[in-house]
Amino acid sequence: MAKPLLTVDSLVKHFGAVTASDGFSMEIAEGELHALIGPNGAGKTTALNQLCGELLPDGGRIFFNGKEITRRSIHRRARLGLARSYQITSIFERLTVRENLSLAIQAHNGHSFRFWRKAVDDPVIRPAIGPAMERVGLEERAEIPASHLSHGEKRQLEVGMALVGQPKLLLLDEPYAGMGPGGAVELTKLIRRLKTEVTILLVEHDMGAVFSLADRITVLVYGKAIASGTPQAIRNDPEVRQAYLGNEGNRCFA
Ligand SMILES: Nc1ncnc2c1ncn2[C@@H]1O[C@H](COP(=O)(O)OP(=O)(O)OP(=O)(O)O)[C@@H](O)[C@H]1O
Repeated sequence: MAKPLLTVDSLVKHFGAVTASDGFSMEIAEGELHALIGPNGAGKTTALNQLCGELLPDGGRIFFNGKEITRRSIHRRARLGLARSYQITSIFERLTVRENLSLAIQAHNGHSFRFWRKAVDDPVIRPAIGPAMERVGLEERAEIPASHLSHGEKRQLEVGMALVGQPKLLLLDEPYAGMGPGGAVELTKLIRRLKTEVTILLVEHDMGAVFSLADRITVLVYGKAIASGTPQAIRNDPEVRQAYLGNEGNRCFA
């Protein structure tokens, strides 16, 4: 395996009597698209929240690009190159695609002190907006308010906003949720293109997307990683089929 960009070592997280992370460990290699899958309630979101710093673990450690980040703030993790695209929308509905991306660039650059100048007109920010729109295929939608975008285009915009800081690792939290077939095809094309540029951790229930995109997959069950490997290895792992989905596994992994 290439050098690990992210190492998760025995994370533990309790919510009262519930143990949502129960010694969860995984490694993400630089350059790969790594999918994290598991049944409802397995602890995927809890794991993701600990990786990006929204939740602090009760035990265990996280290393990113050679540094321990277990207790670092969200902001400091972002500065180190860890970006998350949210399942819950983080965009401003009334602002255009251009304006949303310009604000994301402004926030990333720490230029919020220029509040008297519109971000889109800022000479430092303006040159970065075009490439940011192109990166996620929204250049023809530049002047459209976000509220008029399709569900899929909103996802593209969210990903575009997460990418403005040129992250080393992009965390994608269920990007296919609520997506129609047309949008899903476009999103797959976008993620396939992005995976050549940035390491990605994809948390996703859509097994078609996971198995077509992932270089490696980790399977989480009851807060523990029960398997980690190539899609082929995961598909053929009897423990995964049994523990992850029971009989349903045969259908999902067919
Ligand atoms: N803030 C919280 N307070 C109490 N319990 C929580 C909290 N967050 C998660 N849990 C519990 O922790 C367990 C893991 O939840 P989590 O949302 O991480 O799973 P998940 O794999 O992301 O599920 P899904 O696929 O349904 O989104 C569940 O039993 C859940 O009810």
